[in-house]
Amino acid sequence: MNVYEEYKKKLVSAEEAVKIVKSGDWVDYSQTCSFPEDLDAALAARRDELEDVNVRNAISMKPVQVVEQDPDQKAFTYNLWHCSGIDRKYVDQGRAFYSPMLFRNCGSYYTRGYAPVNVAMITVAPMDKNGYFSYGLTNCCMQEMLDAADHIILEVNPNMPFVFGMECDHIHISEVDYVVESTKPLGIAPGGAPSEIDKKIAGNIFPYLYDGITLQIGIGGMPNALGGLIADSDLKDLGMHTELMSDGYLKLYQAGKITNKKKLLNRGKGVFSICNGSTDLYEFLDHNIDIMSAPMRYVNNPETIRQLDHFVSINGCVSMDLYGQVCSETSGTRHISGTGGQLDFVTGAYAAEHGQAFLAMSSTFKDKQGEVHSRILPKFTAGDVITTPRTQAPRMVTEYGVAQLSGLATWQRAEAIISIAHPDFRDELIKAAEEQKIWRRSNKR
Ligand SMILES: CC(=O)SCCNC(=O)CCNC(=O)[C@H](O)C(C)(C)COP(=O)(O)OP(=O)(O)OC[C@H]1O[C@@H](n2cnc3c(N)ncnc32)[C@H](O)[C@@H]1OP(=O)(O)O
Ligand SMILES: CCCC(=O)O
Repeated sequence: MNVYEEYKKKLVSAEEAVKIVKSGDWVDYSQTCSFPEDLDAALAARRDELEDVNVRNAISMKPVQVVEQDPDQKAFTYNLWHCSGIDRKYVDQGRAFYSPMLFRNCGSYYTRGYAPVNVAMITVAPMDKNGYFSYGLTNCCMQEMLDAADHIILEVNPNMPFVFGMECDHIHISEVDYVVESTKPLGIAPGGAPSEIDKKIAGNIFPYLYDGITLQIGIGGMPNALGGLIADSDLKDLGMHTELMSDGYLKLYQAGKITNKKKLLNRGKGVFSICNGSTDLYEFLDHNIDIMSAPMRYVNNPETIRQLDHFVSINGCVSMDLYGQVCSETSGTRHISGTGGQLDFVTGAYAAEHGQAFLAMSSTFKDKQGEVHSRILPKFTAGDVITTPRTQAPRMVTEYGVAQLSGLATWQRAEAIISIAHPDFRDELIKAAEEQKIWRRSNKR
């Protein structure tokens, strides 16, 4: 049987394919913008016949039907490695649950049997003449998840770009149980327009950048602002090595800033593990030989990052305390996102010879009642989860400046951290620091 005959034989409707799921099964979806939308809808339609089915995913970019169609969770429990804005709402409502993880270790949870998979449902690009399907936007922990799965269903989508990979970037028709076809648009996350504060934060980081560095930047307004600043600057010969490829990088490629020529590892290739952005970004990636996807266990491994020498990592956080502990995933016990790759990149950037890691946030946060709070807190007491411990705290950034914390004693840290707090909160932070015995009377601010 040739590959086209095999494809035809395995091609079924989504409704037919999901009949393979049994009560009690664990079902994994391909993560983020590779969401298998038609299979999810077909599985949700079986809510009255199934019970105790666990679905696992990360960073949902569209409403998830196994959650929407089963509000009382009679059939489905939705579990997440990392939360998007949509997921955050589900978690707020008690309809989804976060699984703590480090992205560099995520694949090992599958290979070590901690995360069982009965049925994997993944979105892929159309089959090539040799019978292979590219994983496209999501390399992540795909291979480990598929290796662990008893059954595999492909949702083939012509909108999914073909992406060249380092390894573990495709699957063959002979390895799958069923194929379904979908033409739904992929999820998009073009990233917000930068605010004035985002621009100031980006401006504070910019002097630390120089020709030839390799950059890891995340998603959102601040990375977009930084992308814009670099695109308009004289910087040149930058490299890309990032967990997440977002539109910030598209700007840099279009401005000719990224050549990957100075990278000591994967020279000449921009490396990413998941992509989350606009359709322009997805088109840019399609058959782009300059760019390569790689598994999270490689991209996020501090041992890999260490070899990149002039490596600069820039990520966001929610709040920090005067000891230099950083919370990036909760507000009190309210779950916001996840550890994701933050600690991986902070650790790896420190290990790189001239590496630098930045964690950025605005100095204040306005709650839904309009009240302004300092994101710099005297101490964490409300259940906030520590994403980056004080022993690893890197350069902290707000619109008021940059605080380098490595090697500083508690009083020096308190001084450095208060110097980047909003001026309206500095006096009360100093008072708290005094009470906590981490303030020297002679200190300046
Ligand atoms: C994406 C990458 O960078 S890849 C590798 C690194 N990974 C990480 O760093 C993971 C951890 N970091 C993150 O997830 C993000 O950087 C974040 C969540 C810290 C910031 O991302 P942003 O998109 O700028 O967050 P945003 O400002 O939209 O806030 C997200 C939510 O947190 C809430 N929030 C933010 N700060 C606070 C705060 N201090 N107190 C209470 N709630 C807060 C917001 O209200 C929002 O909730 P809502 O959706 O109900 O309105
Ligand atoms: C999409 C971002 C995942 C992470 O924070 O690591």
